[in-house]
Amino acid sequence: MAPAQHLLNEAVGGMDQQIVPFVSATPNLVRHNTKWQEQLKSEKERVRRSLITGKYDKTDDTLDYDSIQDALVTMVNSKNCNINTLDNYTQVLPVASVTTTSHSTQQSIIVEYALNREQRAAFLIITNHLDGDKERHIGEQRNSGKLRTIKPGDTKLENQWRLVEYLLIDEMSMVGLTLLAKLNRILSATKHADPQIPFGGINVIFFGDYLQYRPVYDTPLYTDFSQPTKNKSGQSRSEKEIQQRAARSLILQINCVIKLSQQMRTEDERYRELLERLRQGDCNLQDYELLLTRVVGQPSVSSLRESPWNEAPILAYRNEVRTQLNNKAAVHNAAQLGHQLMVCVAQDTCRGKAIEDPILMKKLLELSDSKTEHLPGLLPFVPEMPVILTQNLAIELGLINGINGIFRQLVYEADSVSIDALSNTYPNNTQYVHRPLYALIEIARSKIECNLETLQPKIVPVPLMEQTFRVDVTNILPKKKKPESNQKAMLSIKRRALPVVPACCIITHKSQGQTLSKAVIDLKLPNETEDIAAVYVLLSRLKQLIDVAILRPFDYEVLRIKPSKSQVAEIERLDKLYIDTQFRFSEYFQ
Ligand SMILES: Nc1ncnc2c1ncn2[C@@H]1O[C@H](COP(=O)(O)OP(=O)(O)OP(=O)(O)O)[C@@H](O)[C@H]1O
Repeated sequence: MAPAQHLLNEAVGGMDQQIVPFVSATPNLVRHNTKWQEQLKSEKERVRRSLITGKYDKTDDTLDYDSIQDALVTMVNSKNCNINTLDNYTQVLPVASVTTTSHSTQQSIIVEYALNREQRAAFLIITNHLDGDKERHIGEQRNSGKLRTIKPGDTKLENQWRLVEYLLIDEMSMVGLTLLAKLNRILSATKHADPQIPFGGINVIFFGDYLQYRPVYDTPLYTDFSQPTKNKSGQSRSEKEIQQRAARSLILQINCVIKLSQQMRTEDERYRELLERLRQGDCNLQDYELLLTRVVGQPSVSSLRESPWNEAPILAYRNEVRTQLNNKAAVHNAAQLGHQLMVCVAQDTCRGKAIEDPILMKKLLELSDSKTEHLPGLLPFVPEMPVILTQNLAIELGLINGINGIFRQLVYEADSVSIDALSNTYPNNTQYVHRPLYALIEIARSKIECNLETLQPKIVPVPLMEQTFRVDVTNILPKKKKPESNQKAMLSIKRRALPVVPACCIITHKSQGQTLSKAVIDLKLPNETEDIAAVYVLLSRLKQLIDVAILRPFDYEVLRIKPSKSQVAEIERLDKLYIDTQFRFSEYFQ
């Protein structure tokens, strides 16, 4: 056996054995890479086929797989998506098209997932709509119309949406009106629909909680334009506001609402009551005292150095803090294990040329990954480090942006390592890997069923990815090259890097939607934070009080932050629609 091959086998041979953390690339490994890609491709096909054939049970009208494999749903997940990235469509699951869901299938799903009364009603409304019970959904305000048939030779985008009839949008609190308006315009155009038909005729199902995080750089869907604005009268509306109002009018057309009022995550009753009061900004002093028992240093959470807290993620409000804490954890853990720290360096180019200017190179590498389309400039690796994927690799296989994993190995070109310090953050003996090839990450929730060649189950090779971002370089230009007045000098940078970031510490926004088994949180809010989400999202990620450690003492006032007037007004409006919905679909609520 070739030495490097031997090393690989030994390294990934058993998770309990001591893992050799880093392997250099050899022709053998490159060959595996090609093999892995083929295997991953066939796994994707397997999942796609199972989605289609497994659910479509109308024998007389069976869909031809090949004719629909081009059909793709574009998921709008507010966490992955900002206004710019909506342009980069992420192709995901093929649409299984409308299936005939028999009564017994519905019932077995209800039982299997132990759906509560409201979940059950929502499930029945949606699945019966899939089966053709559409009349009750078409309210008076809703336009219905026949869509124009899409002819062969249509653009790629039109093909992608051709068979899409339903679009699920999760975390709607983070979706903004500008984004929704843009989505509406795109769907309307790709479906060649009458512009009056919302979303080009696609049925859109929103999920979310308006008391959770609001959109970043956009306006929440609950914004009420009927209130007088601060704009001076007579001032014409901006194009942006016109678009936002149009999107708001789409939201006002929603006429089927289910309120999932039962807290299913929290198992601890006392804690659940606390969270319910927190939603109103109405926690009492007993709630405050209860939470203070979870502050680090109290008998119940004596130290973060000890288990389980030394493995629990820390939730930070700011990206800079998150990155610093992750770097500190990597340096500390490498020292504990007696390893030299390894740091992957992103490959940045500008107009096809590598960046040679050392000042610019340093600036780019130090940019927060929140500004570089989530590809980190410097990525420290320590064996067994928790990580998060920051791009969608293969949605079918569950290899999606935000999924957690454990770093197992780095495969890189042996001659690409230097010890020239690129950052003061890391120790002097740090090895910088300039040409990583892929990281082997263990992803427990991956849907890959086969073992990839030579790899243990659930080990996924994560390759480099490419993204382009813009950066303001005004303040590093020599004086005579600086633009005049307030102009900015922007550069467009293409980056190739591993789409992975350490997850010892994650940003609070990233925790929305997750259930965490343990977490360390900070309730000392950044200045001027008056958003109830900053407290509610964090505390509601855990199943019980004893799963949370609070970094330091905090003010009682943070538990008294009230929902904003517009949040309350929208929730009340939805409550009324929920009453109508219960009336209209009364049989599903029994
Ligand atoms: N009917 C149910 N029976 C048992 N557990 C459930 C049920 N419904 C949800 N759960 C559990 O509750 C937790 C939260 O579920 P889920 O993530 O779907 O909620 P969510 O409404 O999206 O929450 P959030 O918006 O706060 O993130 C999960 O651990 C899930 O398994």
